[in-house]
Amino acid sequence: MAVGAVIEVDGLTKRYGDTTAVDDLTFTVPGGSIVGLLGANGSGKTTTMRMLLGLAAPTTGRATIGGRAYAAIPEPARVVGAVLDAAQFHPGRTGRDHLRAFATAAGVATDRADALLARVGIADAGNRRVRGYSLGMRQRLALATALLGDPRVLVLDEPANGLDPHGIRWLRDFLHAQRDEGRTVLLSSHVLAEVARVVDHVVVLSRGRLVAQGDVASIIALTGAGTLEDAFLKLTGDPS
Ligand SMILES: Nc1ncnc2c1ncn2[C@@H]1O[C@H](COP(=O)(O)OP(=O)(O)OP(=O)(O)O)[C@@H](O)[C@H]1O
Repeated sequence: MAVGAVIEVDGLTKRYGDTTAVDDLTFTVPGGSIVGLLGANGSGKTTTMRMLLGLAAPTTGRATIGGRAYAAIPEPARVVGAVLDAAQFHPGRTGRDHLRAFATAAGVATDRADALLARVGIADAGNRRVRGYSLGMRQRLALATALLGDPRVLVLDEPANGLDPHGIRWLRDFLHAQRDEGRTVLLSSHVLAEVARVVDHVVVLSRGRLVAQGDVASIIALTGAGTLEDAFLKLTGDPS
């Protein structure tokens, strides 16, 4: 295991028939950092996260958290929390009942539901059914779900999706607080101006392949661009 690395992706490849979704991808996420996984639609971000979380099997290569493949982690909810699809809630359940049900399923304490609802800023909505939640509230509930086992690692696919400007700022402060508490975060996002304010490092994918990695300033310098967005467009071959 690389020194200080909490997440390690090593030669990771995933093929679906003729499609190579992830192509010989190697990167690490240092402990206590926030790393942004960036790429255009279909570049392999979600597939990479799914392999990291044991939801898809690599064709070749390895993805580990704390040196272990997800399936080999004894109590995974206590090690890693994930948000992959914030739309996946039972619509008839209240937010509080959702958290209790997931805590039971994950084998972790159910008594943190109210504290977690407060932590993500939706304490007042705990008794309301999820069908009445906005997309932004669902994102927050998904983040609370990810925190149920008090994990040291968070894997978040598009956590800013559906958040309004207040929500985006809240998410930035939330993520920095998670890092300050020592957690390690891997997130994907298309909101590049926001990514530049949140992350310590970025990993840029194009058609499943790594095209650049490093801190935001070095990625911008590498491309001679003025912003992370310009650098991203250059690196991923935007035709405009
Ligand atoms: N289960 C699957 N079966 C077949 N092809 C798949 C499957 N999952 C992903 N793919 C393909 O793999 C490629 C990468 O998809 P992936 O969802 O990982 O990209 P992404 O970077 O997360 O995209 P987006 O930003 O749109 O969410 C795409 O071409 C996609 O169509």
